[in-house]
Amino acid sequence: MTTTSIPEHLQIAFIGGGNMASAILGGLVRQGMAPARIRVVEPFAETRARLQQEFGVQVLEAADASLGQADVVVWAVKPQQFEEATRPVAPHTGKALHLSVAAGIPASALARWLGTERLVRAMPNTPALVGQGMTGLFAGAGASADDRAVIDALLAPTGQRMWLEQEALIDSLMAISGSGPAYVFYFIEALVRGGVELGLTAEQSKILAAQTFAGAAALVQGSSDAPEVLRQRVTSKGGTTHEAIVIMQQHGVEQAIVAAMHACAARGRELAEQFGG
Ligand SMILES: NC(=O)C1=CN([C@@H]2O[C@H](COP(=O)(O)OP(=O)(O)OC[C@H]3O[C@@H](n4cnc5c(N)ncnc54)[C@H](O)[C@@H]3O)[C@@H](O)[C@H]2O)C=CC1
Ligand SMILES: O=C(O)[C@@H]1CCC=N1
Repeated sequence: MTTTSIPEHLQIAFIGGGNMASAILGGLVRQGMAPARIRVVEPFAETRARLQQEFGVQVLEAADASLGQADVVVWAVKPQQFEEATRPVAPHTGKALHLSVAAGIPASALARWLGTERLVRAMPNTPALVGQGMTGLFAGAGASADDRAVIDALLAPTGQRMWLEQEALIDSLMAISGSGPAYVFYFIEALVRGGVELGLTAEQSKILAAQTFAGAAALVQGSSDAPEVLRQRVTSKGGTTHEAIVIMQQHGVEQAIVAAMHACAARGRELAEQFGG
């Protein structure tokens, strides 16, 4: 889908002002959206003060009738807080388009709590904080093509988007890109530990590891060759990389990653069942 611009007078309300909300609204403000068009409901005074200071958005301690002015409501609370958070908000936002970033809350539960099917489920990731995010999206039955275009435009400053036509695939996507940054950080932590054991400083190791991830990812994105081919190109016959890969294979690293992804997606399905999906 092509990215259209955000309608000029669009008003947005965020429910929850934590990491994900900051990533999305920070991108919008940096892109030039007037902060006065953004309201954030956030119960923690410290977080409200930070949002106001950093982005100049309007902050509310609790939902009130002013939320009725919002064309789009972005739900960025924890899954366990979600249903309770909808109670004071839903009476004001019947006409709005809703965007939920909560993991494991199915569209059916959102529709039940919000009283509308005009909604989109998103699965973002934390690199959205630096405009390098990857967000999966699934549109509810009441969301129009225009609604999808608005959501696409709102999320464009956070990075790339991928629309899925089957809701179940949101859990599969989460197992790669939603939770994936944690796998990458885990890998980097291990590289830093190994670097220190080999005599580098932790700082040197971190720089080397992060740039290696960024460079290798850029090669995958910029090349028509499969990752396997790119790997073979690094792995000289009788050379050093071969020794490293053999140890990873002996330790079942690939199997462990795939098993971890299955556990991640299964937890998403478990949460969905808990919320009546
Ligand atoms: N952190 C991540 O990597 C990802 C998170 N998500 C989803 O994003 C959602 C938010 O996650 P984070 O931003 O990381 O959490 P967070 O804890 O940073 O932010 C949640 C915010 O909601 C506020 N809050 C709590 N109860 C509220 C209520 N009744 N009304 C309004 N605000 C309320 C909290 O004070 C907090 O500031 C979660 O549902 C999570 O599943 C999705 C993809 C990736
Ligand atoms: O761990 C979680 O539940 C959330 C969803 C994807 C990333 N973080």
